[in-house]
Amino acid sequence: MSVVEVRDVRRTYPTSPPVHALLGVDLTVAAGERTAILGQSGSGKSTLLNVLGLLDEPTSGTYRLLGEDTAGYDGAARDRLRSRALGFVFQESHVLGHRTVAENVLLKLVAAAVPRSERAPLVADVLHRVGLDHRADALGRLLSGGEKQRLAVARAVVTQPRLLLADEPTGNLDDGNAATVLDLFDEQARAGVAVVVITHDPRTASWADRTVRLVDGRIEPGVEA
Ligand SMILES: Nc1ncnc2c1ncn2[C@@H]1O[C@H](COP(=O)(O)OP(=O)(O)OP(=O)(O)O)[C@@H](O)[C@H]1O
Repeated sequence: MSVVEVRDVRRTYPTSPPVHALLGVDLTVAAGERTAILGQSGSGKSTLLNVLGLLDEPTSGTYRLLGEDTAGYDGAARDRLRSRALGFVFQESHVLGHRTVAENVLLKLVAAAVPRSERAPLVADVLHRVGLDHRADALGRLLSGGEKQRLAVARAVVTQPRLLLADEPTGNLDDGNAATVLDLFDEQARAGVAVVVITHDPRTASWADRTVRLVDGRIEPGVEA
């Protein structure tokens, strides 16, 4: 079973005039696959990522996540599936500056309704994996840019998602920190997580198993590797 199965997905924003941001996208992503989505500004990348992340609904077409057809899911059902199956990493890490590193991760587990007794070991394990165990008690705002992004990855993966979605996760990072973030994504992919990354960053595009290019709301034929 594929993690992601998108069939003929269209998304029109009902503005005046309407904007046809996605014009019939097909995309399948398997467990453990690393996919980079490329495309010029305005080509529909964020719109597609929002659909994949259950943050937005297609105007038409189908989106199956882990075999579940998400059409007709109400907000609560989408929230549950998102919390159970998805992890997000953005260019801006959205770290809570006034909370400690450990609290930043812990709050994700609380939001995902992970039982209290399981939380501390999960926090310790993920902070170790991203190399932030020694910073567990530091306030988020005191972290460097690279540390913040590693914390963002920790928060995204601590709930053990099946699909990891990232929007320009390495755009602001130097080579060393970009490589560290991509190594963490590799670890996820080896564990069977499907990783989908929007990027303009050649380092990240060449890291992926395949690249998909959006042009004016459509996947450009023939460039999938
Ligand atoms: N909420 C919205 N309402 C109306 N139009 C929107 C909305 N969000 C995006 N659009 C339009 O939809 C099209 C696709 O936008 P989208 O943000 O998906 O592109 P993108 O490839 O992610 O661009 P960028 O690389 O600049 O982030 C653009 O024409 C954009 O202006």
